[in-house]
Amino acid sequence: MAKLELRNLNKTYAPKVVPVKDVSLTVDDGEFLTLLGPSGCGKSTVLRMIAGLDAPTRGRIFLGGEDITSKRPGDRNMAMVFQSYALYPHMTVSENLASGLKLKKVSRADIEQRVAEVSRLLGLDELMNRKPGQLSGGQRQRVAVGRALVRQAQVFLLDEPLSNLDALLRERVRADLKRIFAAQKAPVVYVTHDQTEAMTLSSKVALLNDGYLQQLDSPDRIYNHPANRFVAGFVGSPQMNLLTLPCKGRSAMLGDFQIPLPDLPTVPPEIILGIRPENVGIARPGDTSFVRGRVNVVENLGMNYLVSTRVESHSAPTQIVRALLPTDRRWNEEEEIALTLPPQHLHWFDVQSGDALIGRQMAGVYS
Ligand SMILES: Nc1ncnc2c1ncn2[C@@H]1O[C@H](COP(=O)(O)OP(=O)(O)OP(=O)(O)O)[C@@H](O)[C@H]1O
Repeated sequence: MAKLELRNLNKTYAPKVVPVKDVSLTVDDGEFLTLLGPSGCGKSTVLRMIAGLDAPTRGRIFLGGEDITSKRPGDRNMAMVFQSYALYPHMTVSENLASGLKLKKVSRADIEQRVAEVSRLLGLDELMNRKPGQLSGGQRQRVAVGRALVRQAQVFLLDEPLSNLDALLRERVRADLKRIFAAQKAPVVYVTHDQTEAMTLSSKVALLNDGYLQQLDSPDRIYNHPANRFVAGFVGSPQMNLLTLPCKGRSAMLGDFQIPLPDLPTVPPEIILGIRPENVGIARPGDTSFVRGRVNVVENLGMNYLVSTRVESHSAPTQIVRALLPTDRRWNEEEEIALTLPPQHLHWFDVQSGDALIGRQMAGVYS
Protein backbone atom coordinates (compact mmCIF):
# COMPACT_ATOMS: atom_id res chain seq x y z
CA MET A 1 0.00 0.00 0.00
CA ALA A 2 1.30 3.45 -0.81
CA LYS A 3 0.67 7.16 -0.66
CA LEU A 4 -0.10 8.83 -3.99
CA GLU A 5 1.29 12.32 -4.48
CA LEU A 6 0.81 14.83 -7.31
CA ARG A 7 3.31 17.70 -7.38
CA ASN A 8 2.60 20.80 -9.46
CA LEU A 9 0.89 18.83 -12.21
CA ASN A 10 0.24 20.69 -15.48
CA LYS A 11 -1.22 19.55 -18.77
CA THR A 12 -1.18 21.63 -21.94
CA TYR A 13 -2.77 20.27 -25.12
CA ALA A 14 -2.31 23.38 -27.26
CA PRO A 15 -1.17 26.91 -26.35
CA LYS A 16 -4.70 27.82 -25.36
CA VAL A 17 -5.90 24.45 -24.00
CA VAL A 18 -4.48 24.07 -20.50
CA PRO A 19 -6.90 21.77 -18.68
CA VAL A 20 -4.74 21.22 -15.59
CA LYS A 21 -2.85 24.04 -13.90
CA ASP A 22 -0.41 23.42 -11.09
CA VAL A 23 -2.39 20.78 -9.20
CA SER A 24 -0.70 19.43 -6.06
CA LEU A 25 -2.31 16.96 -3.68
CA THR A 26 -1.76 13.74 -1.75
CA VAL A 27 -3.96 10.70 -1.22
CA ASP A 28 -2.97 8.48 1.69
CA ASP A 29 -3.61 4.78 2.13
CA GLY A 30 -7.27 4.19 2.84
CA GLU A 31 -8.20 7.72 1.77
CA PHE A 32 -11.02 8.27 -0.72
CA LEU A 33 -10.31 11.42 -2.70
CA THR A 34 -12.90 12.84 -5.07
CA LEU A 35 -11.97 15.14 -7.94
CA LEU A 36 -15.07 17.30 -8.18
CA GLY A 37 -15.89 20.14 -10.53
CA PRO A 38 -17.97 21.29 -13.48
CA SER A 39 -17.71 19.71 -16.93
CA GLY A 40 -14.38 20.50 -18.61
CA CYS A 41 -12.57 21.57 -15.40
CA GLY A 42 -9.82 18.96 -15.91
CA LYS A 43 -10.90 16.10 -13.61
CA SER A 44 -10.52 13.28 -16.14
CA THR A 45 -7.22 14.70 -17.37
CA VAL A 46 -5.81 14.51 -13.82
CA LEU A 47 -7.04 10.92 -13.51
CA ARG A 48 -5.57 9.94 -16.88
CA MET A 49 -2.20 11.38 -15.85
CA ILE A 50 -2.28 9.36 -12.62
CA ALA A 51 -3.08 6.22 -14.64
CA GLY A 52 -0.29 6.98 -17.13
CA LEU A 53 -2.71 7.30 -20.07
CA ASP A 54 -1.62 10.95 -20.53
CA ALA A 55 1.80 12.44 -19.76
CA PRO A 56 1.97 15.63 -17.69
CA THR A 57 3.47 18.64 -19.48
CA ARG A 58 5.05 19.60 -16.17
CA GLY A 59 5.05 18.24 -12.61
CA ARG A 60 5.67 14.83 -11.04
CA ILE A 61 3.63 11.90 -9.73
CA PHE A 62 4.89 9.80 -6.80
CA LEU A 63 3.58 6.50 -5.48
CA GLY A 64 4.97 5.33 -2.16
CA GLY A 65 7.79 7.87 -2.54
CA GLU A 66 8.80 6.52 -5.98
CA ASP A 67 8.65 8.88 -8.97
CA ILE A 68 6.32 7.08 -11.43
CA THR A 69 5.81 10.02 -13.83
CA SER A 70 7.45 8.18 -16.74
CA LYS A 71 6.24 4.66 -15.92
CA ARG A 72 4.04 2.88 -18.46
CA PRO A 73 0.38 2.41 -17.40
CA GLY A 74 0.83 -1.37 -17.21
CA ASP A 75 3.70 -1.02 -14.75
CA ARG A 76 1.86 1.23 -12.27
CA ASN A 77 -0.29 -1.42 -10.59
CA MET A 78 -3.36 0.80 -10.64
CA ALA A 79 -6.90 -0.41 -11.35
CA MET A 80 -9.27 1.84 -13.25
CA VAL A 81 -13.08 1.71 -13.48
CA PHE A 82 -14.58 3.57 -16.43
CA GLN A 83 -17.99 5.12 -16.90
CA SER A 84 -18.52 2.74 -19.84
CA TYR A 85 -17.85 -0.41 -17.70
CA ALA A 86 -15.34 -1.75 -20.29
CA LEU A 87 -16.42 -5.40 -19.89
CA TYR A 88 -15.74 -8.12 -22.48
CA PRO A 89 -19.18 -8.86 -24.00
CA HIS A 90 -18.36 -12.44 -25.06
CA MET A 91 -17.13 -13.49 -21.60
CA THR A 92 -19.19 -14.47 -18.56
CA VAL A 93 -19.04 -12.43 -15.35
CA SER A 94 -16.67 -14.99 -13.89
CA GLU A 95 -14.37 -14.82 -16.94
CA ASN A 96 -14.51 -11.02 -16.95
CA LEU A 97 -13.41 -10.94 -13.32
CA ALA A 98 -10.58 -13.39 -13.95
CA SER A 99 -9.32 -11.95 -17.26
CA GLY A 100 -6.89 -9.40 -15.80
CA LEU A 101 -5.34 -11.99 -13.49
CA LYS A 102 -4.92 -14.53 -16.30
CA LEU A 103 -2.95 -11.96 -18.31
CA LYS A 104 -0.70 -11.46 -15.27
CA LYS A 105 -0.12 -15.22 -15.12
CA VAL A 106 -1.52 -15.58 -11.60
CA SER A 107 -1.96 -19.27 -10.64
CA ARG A 108 -5.35 -20.88 -11.26
CA ALA A 109 -5.96 -21.55 -7.56
CA ASP A 110 -5.22 -17.91 -6.65
CA ILE A 111 -7.49 -16.64 -9.43
CA GLU A 112 -10.35 -18.84 -8.20
CA GLN A 113 -9.89 -17.70 -4.64
CA ARG A 114 -9.75 -13.97 -5.46
CA VAL A 115 -12.69 -14.12 -7.88
CA ALA A 116 -14.76 -15.95 -5.25
CA GLU A 117 -13.87 -13.35 -2.59
CA VAL A 118 -14.78 -10.40 -4.79
CA SER A 119 -17.93 -12.07 -6.04
CA ARG A 120 -19.07 -12.58 -2.44
CA LEU A 121 -18.17 -9.00 -1.49
CA LEU A 122 -20.12 -7.54 -4.42
CA GLY A 123 -23.04 -9.99 -4.32
CA LEU A 124 -22.27 -11.40 -7.78
CA ASP A 125 -22.51 -15.11 -6.93
CA GLU A 126 -25.85 -15.58 -8.72
CA LEU A 127 -24.60 -13.84 -11.86
CA MET A 128 -21.28 -15.56 -12.45
CA ASN A 129 -22.37 -17.48 -15.56
CA ARG A 130 -24.17 -14.59 -17.26
CA LYS A 131 -22.69 -12.38 -19.98
CA PRO A 132 -22.71 -8.55 -19.69
CA GLY A 133 -25.62 -8.31 -22.16
CA GLN A 134 -27.78 -10.26 -19.65
CA LEU A 135 -27.09 -7.85 -16.77
CA SER A 136 -28.72 -4.60 -15.64
CA GLY A 137 -26.67 -1.37 -15.61
CA GLY A 138 -26.11 -1.59 -11.85
CA GLN A 139 -25.00 -5.23 -12.08
CA ARG A 140 -22.58 -4.38 -14.92
CA GLN A 141 -21.14 -1.58 -12.85
CA ARG A 142 -20.58 -3.95 -9.93
CA VAL A 143 -18.75 -6.34 -12.25
CA ALA A 144 -16.59 -3.44 -13.50
CA VAL A 145 -15.72 -2.56 -9.89
CA GLY A 146 -15.09 -6.27 -9.24
CA ARG A 147 -12.57 -6.39 -12.09
CA ALA A 148 -10.66 -3.59 -10.39
CA LEU A 149 -10.87 -5.10 -6.88
CA VAL A 150 -9.75 -8.56 -7.96
CA ARG A 151 -6.43 -7.13 -9.09
CA GLN A 152 -5.43 -5.99 -5.58
CA ALA A 153 -4.00 -2.84 -7.12
CA GLN A 154 -1.99 -0.24 -5.23
CA VAL A 155 -4.36 2.57 -6.29
CA PHE A 156 -7.99 2.55 -7.47
CA LEU A 157 -9.09 5.11 -10.06
CA LEU A 158 -12.80 5.56 -10.88
CA ASP A 159 -14.02 7.88 -13.64
CA GLU A 160 -17.70 8.81 -13.18
CA PRO A 161 -18.63 5.15 -12.59
CA LEU A 162 -22.28 5.89 -11.72
CA SER A 163 -23.19 8.33 -14.46
CA ASN A 164 -24.91 5.73 -16.67
CA LEU A 165 -27.28 4.64 -13.90
CA ASP A 166 -30.70 6.08 -13.15
CA ALA A 167 -31.12 8.16 -10.00
CA LEU A 168 -32.48 5.39 -7.73
CA LEU A 169 -29.90 2.84 -8.78
CA ARG A 170 -27.15 5.44 -8.45
CA GLU A 171 -28.08 5.89 -4.79
CA ARG A 172 -27.94 2.13 -4.17
CA VAL A 173 -24.65 1.53 -5.98
CA ARG A 174 -23.19 4.62 -4.29
CA ALA A 175 -23.87 3.03 -0.91
CA ASP A 176 -22.31 -0.23 -2.18
CA LEU A 177 -19.20 1.62 -3.31
CA LYS A 178 -18.87 3.32 0.06
CA ARG A 179 -19.01 -0.01 1.87
CA ILE A 180 -16.64 -1.75 -0.56
CA PHE A 181 -13.95 0.89 -0.64
CA ALA A 182 -14.11 1.48 3.11
CA ALA A 183 -12.71 -2.04 3.39
CA GLN A 184 -9.82 -1.32 0.98
CA LYS A 185 -6.48 -0.09 2.21
CA ALA A 186 -5.28 1.48 -1.06
CA PRO A 187 -5.83 5.14 -2.04
CA VAL A 188 -8.95 5.74 -4.16
CA VAL A 189 -9.30 8.61 -6.64
CA TYR A 190 -12.85 9.14 -7.86
CA VAL A 191 -13.97 11.58 -10.56
CA THR A 192 -17.44 13.08 -10.55
CA HIS A 193 -19.30 16.29 -11.23
CA ASP A 194 -22.01 15.19 -8.79
CA GLN A 195 -21.57 16.96 -5.47
CA THR A 196 -23.75 14.45 -3.60
CA GLU A 197 -21.44 11.61 -4.64
CA ALA A 198 -18.43 13.67 -3.61
CA MET A 199 -19.88 14.59 -0.23
CA THR A 200 -21.15 11.12 0.67
CA LEU A 201 -18.25 8.98 -0.55
CA SER A 202 -15.10 10.95 0.12
CA SER A 203 -12.78 11.44 3.01
CA LYS A 204 -11.25 14.32 1.02
CA VAL A 205 -12.56 16.44 -1.86
CA ALA A 206 -10.42 18.26 -4.44
CA LEU A 207 -12.63 20.87 -6.04
CA LEU A 208 -11.36 22.00 -9.45
CA ASN A 209 -12.41 24.88 -11.65
CA ASP A 210 -10.84 25.80 -14.95
CA GLY A 211 -7.90 23.48 -14.22
CA TYR A 212 -7.06 25.08 -10.86
CA LEU A 213 -7.45 23.40 -7.49
CA GLN A 214 -9.90 25.58 -5.58
CA GLN A 215 -9.94 23.73 -2.26
CA LEU A 216 -8.62 20.42 -0.95
CA ASP A 217 -10.44 19.53 2.24
CA SER A 218 -12.86 17.21 4.01
CA PRO A 219 -16.47 17.29 2.71
CA ASP A 220 -17.47 18.93 5.99
CA ARG A 221 -14.98 21.78 5.64
CA ILE A 222 -15.76 22.26 1.95
CA TYR A 223 -19.42 22.72 2.90
CA ASN A 224 -19.00 24.76 6.06
CA HIS A 225 -15.82 26.70 5.28
CA PRO A 226 -15.69 27.27 1.51
CA ALA A 227 -12.35 28.84 0.56
CA ASN A 228 -13.85 31.10 -2.08
CA ARG A 229 -16.98 32.20 -3.86
CA PHE A 230 -16.73 29.44 -6.47
CA VAL A 231 -16.64 26.64 -3.88
CA ALA A 232 -19.47 28.27 -1.92
CA GLY A 233 -21.67 28.40 -5.02
CA PHE A 234 -20.76 24.98 -6.41
CA VAL A 235 -21.37 22.88 -3.31
CA GLY A 236 -24.83 22.81 -1.75
CA SER A 237 -28.32 22.50 -3.12
CA PRO A 238 -30.21 24.79 -3.18
CA GLN A 239 -27.23 27.01 -3.86
CA MET A 240 -25.87 29.39 -1.22
CA ASN A 241 -27.21 32.96 -1.42
CA LEU A 242 -24.29 35.09 -2.65
CA LEU A 243 -25.20 38.77 -2.41
CA THR A 244 -22.97 41.64 -3.47
CA LEU A 245 -23.72 44.35 -0.92
CA PRO A 246 -22.52 47.94 -0.45
CA CYS A 247 -20.62 48.66 2.78
CA LYS A 248 -21.44 51.63 4.98
CA GLY A 249 -19.37 52.28 8.10
CA ARG A 250 -18.67 48.84 9.58
CA SER A 251 -21.80 47.26 8.08
CA ALA A 252 -22.95 45.68 4.84
CA MET A 253 -26.31 46.97 3.69
CA LEU A 254 -29.01 44.49 2.70
CA GLY A 255 -31.79 46.88 1.79
CA ASP A 256 -31.97 49.13 4.85
CA PHE A 257 -30.82 46.33 7.15
CA GLN A 258 -27.31 46.69 8.55
CA ILE A 259 -25.24 43.54 8.90
CA PRO A 260 -22.09 44.01 10.99
CA LEU A 261 -18.96 43.26 8.97
CA PRO A 262 -16.25 40.88 10.16
CA ASP A 263 -13.04 42.38 11.45
CA LEU A 264 -11.28 43.53 8.26
CA PRO A 265 -8.10 45.64 7.93
CA THR A 266 -9.94 48.01 5.57
CA VAL A 267 -13.61 48.20 4.72
CA PRO A 268 -14.13 47.69 0.96
CA PRO A 269 -16.83 49.62 -0.94
CA GLU A 270 -18.64 46.32 -1.61
CA ILE A 271 -18.51 42.81 -0.19
CA ILE A 272 -20.10 39.44 -1.01
CA LEU A 273 -22.28 37.99 1.73
CA GLY A 274 -22.97 34.24 1.60
CA ILE A 275 -25.64 32.38 3.55
CA ARG A 276 -27.14 28.97 2.78
CA PRO A 277 -30.93 28.92 2.27
CA GLU A 278 -31.30 26.37 5.11
CA ASN A 279 -29.67 28.85 7.51
CA VAL A 280 -32.04 31.72 6.74
CA GLY A 281 -34.80 31.80 9.36
CA ILE A 282 -38.13 33.48 10.03
CA ALA A 283 -38.18 36.21 12.67
CA ARG A 284 -40.15 35.34 15.81
CA PRO A 285 -42.12 37.82 17.93
CA GLY A 286 -39.61 39.77 20.02
CA ASP A 287 -36.73 39.38 17.53
CA THR A 288 -35.05 42.71 16.94
CA SER A 289 -32.62 41.75 14.19
CA PHE A 290 -34.30 40.83 10.92
CA VAL A 291 -34.59 41.95 7.32
CA ARG A 292 -37.96 42.72 5.78
CA GLY A 293 -38.91 41.73 2.25
CA ARG A 294 -41.72 40.51 0.07
CA VAL A 295 -42.20 36.93 -1.08
CA ASN A 296 -41.27 36.72 -4.74
CA VAL A 297 -41.56 33.01 -5.63
CA VAL A 298 -42.43 29.89 -3.60
CA GLU A 299 -41.13 26.51 -4.81
CA ASN A 300 -42.44 23.34 -3.16
CA LEU A 301 -39.54 20.89 -2.70
CA GLY A 302 -41.64 18.32 -0.82
CA MET A 303 -39.87 18.45 2.54
CA ASN A 304 -39.50 22.27 2.42
CA TYR A 305 -40.55 25.38 0.59
CA LEU A 306 -37.83 27.33 -1.14
CA VAL A 307 -39.02 30.89 -0.67
CA SER A 308 -37.37 33.66 -2.69
CA THR A 309 -37.73 37.02 -1.02
CA ARG A 310 -37.25 40.44 -2.61
CA VAL A 311 -35.45 42.92 -0.39
CA GLU A 312 -35.86 46.47 -1.66
CA SER A 313 -34.64 49.88 -0.55
CA HIS A 314 -34.40 53.40 -1.98
CA SER A 315 -30.65 53.56 -1.60
CA ALA A 316 -29.47 50.10 -2.78
CA PRO A 317 -30.21 47.63 -5.60
CA THR A 318 -32.92 45.03 -4.97
CA GLN A 319 -31.60 41.70 -3.65
CA ILE A 320 -33.18 38.24 -3.74
CA VAL A 321 -32.68 36.08 -0.61
CA ARG A 322 -33.69 32.41 -0.80
CA ALA A 323 -34.79 30.60 2.36
CA LEU A 324 -35.55 26.92 2.89
CA LEU A 325 -38.61 26.98 5.16
CA PRO A 326 -40.80 24.34 6.82
CA THR A 327 -44.05 23.46 5.09
CA ASP A 328 -46.19 24.01 8.22
CA ARG A 329 -46.79 27.60 7.13
CA ARG A 330 -47.84 28.58 3.58
CA TRP A 331 -46.40 31.69 1.94
CA ASN A 332 -48.13 33.75 -0.70
CA GLU A 333 -46.50 35.88 -3.34
CA GLU A 334 -46.12 39.55 -2.35
CA GLU A 335 -46.73 38.71 1.33
CA GLU A 336 -44.45 40.56 3.75
CA ILE A 337 -41.84 38.36 5.38
CA ALA A 338 -39.17 39.02 8.03
CA LEU A 339 -35.99 36.95 7.71
CA THR A 340 -33.19 36.34 10.18
CA LEU A 341 -29.59 35.82 9.08
CA PRO A 342 -27.80 34.21 12.06
CA PRO A 343 -24.28 35.67 12.33
CA GLN A 344 -22.67 32.24 12.86
CA HIS A 345 -23.86 31.16 9.39
CA LEU A 346 -22.57 34.15 7.45
CA HIS A 347 -19.72 33.82 4.93
CA TRP A 348 -17.85 36.81 3.54
CA PHE A 349 -16.00 36.96 0.21
CA ASP A 350 -13.85 39.55 -1.49
CA VAL A 351 -15.60 41.04 -4.54
CA GLN A 352 -12.43 41.16 -6.67
CA SER A 353 -10.70 37.85 -5.88
CA GLY A 354 -13.70 35.88 -4.62
CA ASP A 355 -11.57 34.61 -1.69
CA ALA A 356 -13.17 33.99 1.70
CA LEU A 357 -12.40 36.91 4.01
CA ILE A 358 -12.54 35.04 7.28
CA GLY A 359 -12.38 31.44 8.39
CA ARG A 360 -10.11 30.41 5.55
CA GLN A 361 -7.27 28.13 6.55
CA MET A 362 -4.75 28.45 3.77
CA ALA A 363 -2.62 25.72 5.30
CA GLY A 364 -5.37 23.21 4.56
CA VAL A 365 -5.81 24.20 0.94
CA TYR A 366 -2.78 22.34 -0.41
CA SER A 367 -2.36 19.76 2.33
N1 LIG B 1 -6.86 15.10 -26.07
C1 LIG B 1 -7.26 16.35 -25.91
N2 LIG B 1 -6.89 17.34 -26.76
C2 LIG B 1 -7.28 18.62 -26.58
N3 LIG B 1 -8.05 19.03 -25.55
C3 LIG B 1 -8.45 18.11 -24.66
C4 LIG B 1 -8.09 16.72 -24.77
N4 LIG B 1 -8.64 16.05 -23.72
C5 LIG B 1 -9.31 16.97 -22.99
N5 LIG B 1 -9.20 18.20 -23.55
C6 LIG B 1 -9.80 19.46 -23.02
O1 LIG B 1 -9.34 19.63 -21.70
C7 LIG B 1 -10.37 20.17 -20.87
C8 LIG B 1 -10.57 19.29 -19.66
O2 LIG B 1 -11.09 18.03 -20.06
P1 LIG B 1 -11.43 16.88 -19.00
O3 LIG B 1 -11.96 15.71 -19.77
O4 LIG B 1 -10.28 16.66 -18.12
O5 LIG B 1 -12.60 17.57 -18.18
P2 LIG B 1 -13.59 16.96 -17.10
O6 LIG B 1 -13.55 17.87 -15.95
O7 LIG B 1 -13.28 15.52 -16.86
O8 LIG B 1 -14.98 17.10 -17.86
P3 LIG B 1 -16.27 16.12 -17.92
O9 LIG B 1 -16.92 16.16 -16.56
O10 LIG B 1 -17.13 16.80 -18.97
O11 LIG B 1 -15.79 14.76 -18.32
C9 LIG B 1 -11.60 20.31 -21.75
O12 LIG B 1 -11.69 21.64 -22.21
C10 LIG B 1 -11.32 19.37 -22.90
O13 LIG B 1 -11.95 19.82 -24.08
